[in-house]
Amino acid sequence: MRIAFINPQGNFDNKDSYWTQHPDFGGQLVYVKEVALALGEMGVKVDIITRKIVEDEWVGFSKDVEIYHGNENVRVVRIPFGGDKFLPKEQLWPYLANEFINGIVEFYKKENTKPDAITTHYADGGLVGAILSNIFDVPFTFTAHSLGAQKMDKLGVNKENFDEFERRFNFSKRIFAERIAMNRSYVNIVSTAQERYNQYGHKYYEGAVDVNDDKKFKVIPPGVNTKVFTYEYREEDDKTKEYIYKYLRRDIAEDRLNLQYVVLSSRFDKKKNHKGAVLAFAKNKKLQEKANLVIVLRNVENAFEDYSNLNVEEKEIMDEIMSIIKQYNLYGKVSMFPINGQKQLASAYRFFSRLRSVFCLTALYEPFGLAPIEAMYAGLPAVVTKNGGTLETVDRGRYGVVVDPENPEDIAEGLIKALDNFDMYKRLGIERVESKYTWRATAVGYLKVIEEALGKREEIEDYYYTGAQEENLIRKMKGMLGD
Ligand SMILES: O=c1ccn([C@@H]2O[C@H](COP(=O)(O)OP(=O)(O)O[C@H]3O[C@H](CO)[C@@H](O)[C@H](O)[C@H]3O)[C@@H](O)[C@H]2O)c(=O)[nH]1
Ligand SMILES: O=P(O)(O)OC[C@H]1O[C@](O)(CO)[C@@H](O)[C@@H]1O
Repeated sequence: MRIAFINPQGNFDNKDSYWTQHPDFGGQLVYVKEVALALGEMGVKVDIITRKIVEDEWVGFSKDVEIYHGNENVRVVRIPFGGDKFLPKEQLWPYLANEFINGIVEFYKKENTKPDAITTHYADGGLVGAILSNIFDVPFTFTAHSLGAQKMDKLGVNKENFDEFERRFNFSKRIFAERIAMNRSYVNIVSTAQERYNQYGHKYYEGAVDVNDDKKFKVIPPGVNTKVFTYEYREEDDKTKEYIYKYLRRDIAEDRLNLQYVVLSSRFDKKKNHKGAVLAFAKNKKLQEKANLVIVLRNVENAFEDYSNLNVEEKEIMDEIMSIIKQYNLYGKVSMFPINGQKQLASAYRFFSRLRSVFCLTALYEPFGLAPIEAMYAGLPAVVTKNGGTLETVDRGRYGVVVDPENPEDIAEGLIKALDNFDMYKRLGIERVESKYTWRATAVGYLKVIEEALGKREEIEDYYYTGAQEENLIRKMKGMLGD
């Protein structure tokens, strides 16, 4: 069997290049990679179909076809569209329904084959899959990773500022694509039941999907690469220890060096709400007596001196963090430094675990959150947002601490609880991941759904991507927005 994974944001290569540095790096890439490789190991042929990028700044994404990570069953297939240069995901829309799809069809025509089934990723992949599924007459599944509606809500999109957000994020195209994808898919693959009912249940998706329809949803939890994110000692740990101490000695007051730590390591994205965690730390003296704060960054050597190489959004986040540090005089209690790749990240988690530290994610909304389960398995108790799939990953507080990301006092209390009960939460976190989150189980879940779909292929109507539908949607969305 051959399965195509449609992932238009192109940043797959054999060396996991630019992980954490690439602007569109994130959990989706990790997810697609791990599921594809696990399926490959099970003997399934997988084509990860993505964008070809030919640019000096991002070398490694320009070969047409590449065997992926030595797994002969898994190929990365790169289709050129939208020019040569890297484009952020928000700007891919004009090229999907034509250049990208035509390129995919041509690719398979040349090979005189076609995939037996398609899995699609994110709104852009979902839209492409809906059309391709008609062309190839094969079923497709949709995995949203993150839906636009919750991002719009948390960024505070309203009637007044809609156009401004639209220019930057193209939200109407994203919601439109999501509606098409969730409606036409054989099944929508969600990471938690919370995602099904709360995230797909948003008013922007009304009429596109019925969250009570069991046939349309399958909960398949993602996993943790336990070889990388293990709590057990790895040979790179000694080097990491030296590496981290270099920064801690630079930033943390000497008499505080061996305190516990609160570790933030999410992408620098506003919705991850680093600010909430920093403010909680700043306002709570008891917390400051117990622990220091560590913020993992991408590409910034010493943020206290210079962070001019961050992009505009990241700079805004850092400006806010710096102003809190200044206002509450947190110097000597906060350290910020770069981590390169998952191996070093995992090793850093183990380092902080030895200092009885905790991981903290106060995202305003987290669709699922791979980072907390990875940190849990590497030995850090997790303090996570109550908004989103994280509530389910820690089973409402049984395997980690749940906090309200918009309430600094609640965050601080949650952190203190986790720091004070380090041994218990560490043990429970590891147990939880071992019993529930492995990529092999995720891949088995995908295969089961796909085999079932192949047995029940039904005709779906033709679908035409028209400007008129889109204008209609914008009108409808504006009607639903608050003031
Ligand atoms: O220095 C770093 C920092 C992070 N990561 C990795 O980056 C990923 C981050 O993933 P996640 O925590 O899931 O967040 P997002 O990047 O926002 O991913 C999106 O897609 C994921 C997969 O569906 C969902 O879990 C998220 O909720 C969704 O927002 C993790 O695997 C981390 O290991 C690194 O490799 N190195
Ligand atoms: O913040 P958004 O737009 O919901 O997007 C989340 C997505 O962003 C990425 O992190 C990178 O673009 C993806 O991995 C992930 O699915």
